[in-house]
Amino acid sequence: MDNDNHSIQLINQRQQQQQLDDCHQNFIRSSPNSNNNNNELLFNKIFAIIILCCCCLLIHQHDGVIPTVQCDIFSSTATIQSLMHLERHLVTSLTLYMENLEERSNQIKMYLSEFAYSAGQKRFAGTYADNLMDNPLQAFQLVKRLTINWNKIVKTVKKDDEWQQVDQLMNSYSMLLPKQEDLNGAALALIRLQDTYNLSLTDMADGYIMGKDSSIRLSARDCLYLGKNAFNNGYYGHSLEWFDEALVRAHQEGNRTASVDEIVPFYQLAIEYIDRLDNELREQNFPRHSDKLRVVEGDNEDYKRYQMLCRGEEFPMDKTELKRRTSDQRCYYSTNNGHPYLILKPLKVEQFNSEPFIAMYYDVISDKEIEIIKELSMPMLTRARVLTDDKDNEISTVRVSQTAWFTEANEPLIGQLNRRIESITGLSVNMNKSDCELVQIANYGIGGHYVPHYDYLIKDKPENQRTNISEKDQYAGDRIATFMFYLSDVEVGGSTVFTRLGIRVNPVKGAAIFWYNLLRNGEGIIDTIHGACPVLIGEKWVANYWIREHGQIFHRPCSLDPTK
Ligand SMILES: O=C(O)CCC(=O)C(=O)O
Ligand SMILES: [Fe+2]
Repeated sequence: MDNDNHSIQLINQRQQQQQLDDCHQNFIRSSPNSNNNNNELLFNKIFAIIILCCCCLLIHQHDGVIPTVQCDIFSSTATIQSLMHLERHLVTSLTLYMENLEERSNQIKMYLSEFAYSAGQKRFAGTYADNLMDNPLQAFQLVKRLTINWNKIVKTVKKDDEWQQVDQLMNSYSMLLPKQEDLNGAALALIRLQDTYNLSLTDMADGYIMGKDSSIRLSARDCLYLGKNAFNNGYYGHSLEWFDEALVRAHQEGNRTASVDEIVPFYQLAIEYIDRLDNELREQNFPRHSDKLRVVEGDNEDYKRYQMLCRGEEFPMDKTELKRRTSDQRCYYSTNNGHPYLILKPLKVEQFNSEPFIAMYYDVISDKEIEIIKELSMPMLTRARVLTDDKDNEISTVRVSQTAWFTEANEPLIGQLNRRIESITGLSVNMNKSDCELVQIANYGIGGHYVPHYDYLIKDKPENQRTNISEKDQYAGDRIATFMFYLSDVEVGGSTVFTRLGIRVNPVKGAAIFWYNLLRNGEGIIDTIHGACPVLIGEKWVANYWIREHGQIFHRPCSLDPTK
């Protein structure tokens, strides 16, 4: 069942990703009067489903995450920051270029007006002008225009240093420049945030996020774009809301950024499309036809609980479960049975759950160490991908963040952290012996998130598919435990949530969360299903250690007891 759930989540993500790739071209580029628009959308959907079916075969197998070389923008606050700096430079360069353009046009204007003042006058036109050829004043003016004035024009028009500067600047940042899919991703992130945190669209467009005024306002044209984008991604309900907001703003702005006339046809088209879809679904007796008007990121129980927990809502739990959970929660100091590293500075532990053991350790990485790690990672961040069975890796909306990978060979600090983790967990994180994967540094950007998933890889597969395991995984074993440093606080959002256990952990800079993914008999613990809530305000940095099974044989001995 959990494997099924997991696949459904991934299938939904792929469906959305595919629609994103196929559909977003249509609505944004085409005019609302285009006859082919609806046909194209339907065609794209059918195409998306075919591709989706192929993807599903691959996805079912494996959900590890591996590093890549492709980069996109909206998934990392670090890149957004660089782009902000770039734009400042661009504005300065463009201002200089514009001044230069003005100078050019002034020189040309001067030439034309001097000509108009003297030789260009009506009364000098035609044969009469020929009679003036021997006029010394006329000759002087003519020669002056074609020497001084013309030379000035040549000098200013040829002098194009300012444009070269703009060109050079943009070329040097070409790797970082956002693409259409980045814009699409950033727009989808707004929808994700709106949905997960129940945000009012008008508040959001006015720059109010969870009651905080960010003093950023969306224009009518921004809202129009968001409406089109929502429509193309199957968020039909959202598209209507955005068009509505665009209309209100167009009125308020006096049609400055987008006119009412421009917006209305899109609005009408969306209403017609939704009505038709609604009727079709009603005829086919879909019990909850209105739900089908929208593509949701995952419509299973875990995703619903994930959203509730992200919003800070409690979900119903039976009394015994609630009692067990409450008695499990405690805070204490630990030296981990007198470990020499911890005797002088015992660990501050907040336990959330005893079985499976899930706990937070406070003050386990310093601000200085965090800065070093961030600085190292910044140039290496690339968009996180999901690994499929044929080792093909894909970008997916399941996981929106950017990652970089390190070993202690890259940086001595990683070695120090490894020793620290060993003293805290009692497990080996020797990367040379594959007791642990490389450290993964992750930076979540606008709406960055990770939907509910298990960290274990092999035990996620049905029994009959567990024979098809890579040599590396056979040697190292599955991910027995996860140790994750929080390298930042997050202003709003970004919690780590355990959807079956009802646990929400807010990131605390300098702390780390630890849990076991496997029982001592080696089976995966389904209660460890967890996700990262979308970042609403601020940024989120984490460092993930996925500790492998086989190297722990003497540190966490096996047991046949199925409850341990
Ligand atoms: O960032 C988080 O809170 C969780 C990340 C996570 O679960 C993962 O990377 O596997
Ligand atoms: Fe995880």
